[in-house]
Amino acid sequence: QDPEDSTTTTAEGVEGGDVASASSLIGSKRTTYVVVGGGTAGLAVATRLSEDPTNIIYVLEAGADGFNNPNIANLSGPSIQALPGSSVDWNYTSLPLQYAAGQTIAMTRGRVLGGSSAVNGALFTRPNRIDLDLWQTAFGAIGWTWNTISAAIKKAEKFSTTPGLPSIPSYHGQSGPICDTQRPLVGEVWNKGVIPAVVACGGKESQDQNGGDPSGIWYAPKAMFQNSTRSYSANSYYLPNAGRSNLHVLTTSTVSRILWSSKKQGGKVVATGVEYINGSTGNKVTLSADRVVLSGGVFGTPQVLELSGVGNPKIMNPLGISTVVDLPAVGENLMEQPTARYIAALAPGLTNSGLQLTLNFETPRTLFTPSEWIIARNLLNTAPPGLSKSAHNALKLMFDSDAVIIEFMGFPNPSNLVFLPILMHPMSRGYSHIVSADARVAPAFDLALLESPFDLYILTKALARARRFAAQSSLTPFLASAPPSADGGAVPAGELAPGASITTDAQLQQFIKQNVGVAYHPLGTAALGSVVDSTLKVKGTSNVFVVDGSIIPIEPSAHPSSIIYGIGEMAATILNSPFSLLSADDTNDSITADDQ
Ligand SMILES: Cc1cc2nc3c(=O)[nH]c(=O)nc-3n(C[C@H](O)[C@H](O)[C@H](O)COP(=O)(O)OP(=O)(O)OC[C@H]3O[C@@H](n4cnc5c(N)ncnc54)[C@H](O)[C@@H]3O)c2cc1C
Repeated sequence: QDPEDSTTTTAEGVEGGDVASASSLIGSKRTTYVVVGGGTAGLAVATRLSEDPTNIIYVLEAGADGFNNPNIANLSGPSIQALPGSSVDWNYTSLPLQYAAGQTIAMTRGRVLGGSSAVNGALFTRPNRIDLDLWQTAFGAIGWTWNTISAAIKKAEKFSTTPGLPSIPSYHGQSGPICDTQRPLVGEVWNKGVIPAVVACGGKESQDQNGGDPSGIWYAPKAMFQNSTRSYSANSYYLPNAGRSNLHVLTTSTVSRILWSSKKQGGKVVATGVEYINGSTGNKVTLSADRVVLSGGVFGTPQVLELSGVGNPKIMNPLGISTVVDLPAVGENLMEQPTARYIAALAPGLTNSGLQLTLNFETPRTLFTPSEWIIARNLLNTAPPGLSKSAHNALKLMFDSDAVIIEFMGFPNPSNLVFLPILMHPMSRGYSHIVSADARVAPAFDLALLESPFDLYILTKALARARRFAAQSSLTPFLASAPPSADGGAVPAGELAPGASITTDAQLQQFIKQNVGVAYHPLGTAALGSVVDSTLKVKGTSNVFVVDGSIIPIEPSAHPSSIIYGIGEMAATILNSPFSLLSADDTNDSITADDQ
């Protein structure tokens, strides 16, 4: 399906009759879209747009289709672990972490049809209600609220209940493309060991975490079919609709820049299409379009913007890229949820299925003692560099409303029990920027993990709490050797990490800095309010949009793929709406100092 290799050929005329007619229809009722990146949101928005036969959609994906890769379909632990570092991973590496012992992080991102939804852990969760309401109230994203985004997630979701496990079906979508379900209970470590331990420590059981309050412990669903294979954007949005004559997906096609008209429209630059590199030949090909939709993900989207002259002149100009739109917020506001790790050996003979796990979300009031709460709240007052005033205010509002702040992911690996504390709303902010005008050179990114003392403090308290879970008597029969006491003070004997020698807060902090991990949830580099307006249009442009996780202005208390599918769904509605809606935000198209 690849267009011809030629530096001058446009896609019109290279794929047969229907495509040949596309150019002649531009300017009439038809709208031609180029979607840059066939990932999680990219295939969702492309497929939805293709429901309207007057739309013609091209998806350009840098990776291959991946449909023959058994490790993508299979969600067992060994298959998931085989994906990072393989040919379907961009194999990004972070800059050294200045506040975490100088280590670097291998940041897996899917380079394959389906993007990161093809390589992720497939958890399908929703955040606090306030997390999404703040998109509108704190970041000015008109129309982006819990109500609208969760309705869009429902449109993406087809949830199946699992006998014997609690769930509230009305919280879920029943007829969307992405199938999700809870894994049937295997063994007794969760219901007789982990859940009672969490409850004994003051936690609670949840009936379903998807109604706007995720607090409590529950068996979270995964995006998978009933046979436990992965349901993701490539096989659930795109494949069933691959036969549509107006939907064209080109793989191994890496977009190198947006092409611009020499004339502006209403003072804004106008994209005429994109240039991409054909992976088989290395040739550059141009493709014209009425609208360009960037869905390259948190690193790919700011990269394409900067390669196209949209971003900070100080970053682009030294690389020989002229400024098209001066928009320094591009690539800033990079957020990632840092993790610590608690590991205890399971009793001999016990193993766990890699598919099942529990998520326990806790709020400041359950995580902290009253005096710890005050310390944490005070630490929240000092903003690290890169944190906008809007984001700072949003973080305080989340904390003060006692919205969940930490997730303990309980999972097997397979002879140990792991509690992974994940900090939901980090204060620290990094960046991702190009270092070359060549699209094949990876951007450089700083995750800035633990730059904020607030982030480190919460993780430290969470790691201590994970240790208390393991010390509870309900877990005694399941762990390698009995903990010495259940009073929360002692180190359980089966503990492998952090280990018996690490007991004080200072030691725990040091351990976290040296062993910090990530949730693989980087977001925010083309955020709503600062890079895109409420219609997802890039500021200063008239027809370039961003539809992926980079628009998310603040880390949600969730695994973000469900929200990103929701963004794809909402984007299709916005893009298909009358022009008046798309121009509604233009009056807010200013770039404020706080946004930068
Ligand atoms: C290891 C791992 C585990 C995770 N676990 C979970 C989980 O359990 N639950 C959950 O909800 N989330 C999880 N996530 C996060 C979630 O998968 C991502 O946040 C989400 O899929 C990102 O969607 P996106 O549309 O923003 O980007 P992506 O899905 O990454 O899509 C971007 C696409 O653009 C393509 N692209 C980039 N640049 C170009 C270019 N120049 N030209 C052409 N194509 C380009 C990429 O190849 C990719 O296909 C995990 C992520 C990882 C990596």
